[in-house]
Amino acid sequence: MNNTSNSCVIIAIAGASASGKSLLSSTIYSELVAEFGESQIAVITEDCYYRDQSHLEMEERVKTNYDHPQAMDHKLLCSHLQGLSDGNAVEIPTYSYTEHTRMPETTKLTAKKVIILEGILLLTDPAIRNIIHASVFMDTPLDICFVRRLQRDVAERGRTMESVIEQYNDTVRPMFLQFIEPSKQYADLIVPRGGKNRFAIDTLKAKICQLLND
Ligand SMILES: Nc1ncnc2c1ncn2[C@@H]1O[C@H](COP(=O)(O)OP(=O)(O)O)[C@@H](O)[C@H]1O
Ligand SMILES: Nc1ccn([C@@H]2O[C@H](COP(=O)(O)O)[C@@H](O)[C@H]2O)c(=O)n1
Repeated sequence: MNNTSNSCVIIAIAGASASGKSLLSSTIYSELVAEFGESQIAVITEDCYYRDQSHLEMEERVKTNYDHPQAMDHKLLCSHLQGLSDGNAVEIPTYSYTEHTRMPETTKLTAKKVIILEGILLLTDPAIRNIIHASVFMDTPLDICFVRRLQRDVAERGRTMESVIEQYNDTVRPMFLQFIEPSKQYADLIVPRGGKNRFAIDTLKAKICQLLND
């Protein structure tokens, strides 16, 4: 973990799909934004860094294993994190879960004091582990994650119940066991009971403030 410069503090929140990463990230963001101001804190989602597949037919895109580390463009993510740490603005890609690829538009993000990074595969990558200042693993039971994912993907990501179950059995669960769960060993904090865990929220807020003052 990087302990040399804390002009920009990066916290990574990893864990299974639908384990509560987004909820924890947005809660910390909304509770700290009053203190730091909107210009100094942001959430970055690893999902924005799924590889561009616009050159592939839809038939091919749906076959991609989206839970394997190779599905992610971590090289671009690391270069953006480095750019932000150096005080530069970056263009965050826009990802579509229905098109299974990047969209043409990007979102400009200026340098921040605090970046909350959230995503399933963050802690599997030594390059990311080297850039971040603290890491969290959401230790939510897989059956709870599955039920939440099923509800969310049907309601928000344009999926059928059958497709969610098939993808879960084919790739989501096996890749969790092969890559994501083993990356828990790299977490500084393991969070039970999901994104509403008040002790974890308060601990992370305090840690962010401490790292900024180091
Ligand atoms: N503690 C919780 N209680 C009830 N629902 C939750 C809880 N945490 C998350 N959810 C719901 O579960 C779904 C997945 O949560 P989310 O934070 O988006 O997970 P992730 O970012 O890890 O994929 C969302 O619809 C969210 O509202
Ligand atoms: N085209 C895609 C891209 C990703 N996924 C799934 O998203 C999950 C990660 O996002 P969370 O918000 O749930 O952490 C991951 O498990 C992929 O399977 C997808 O279904 N389609």
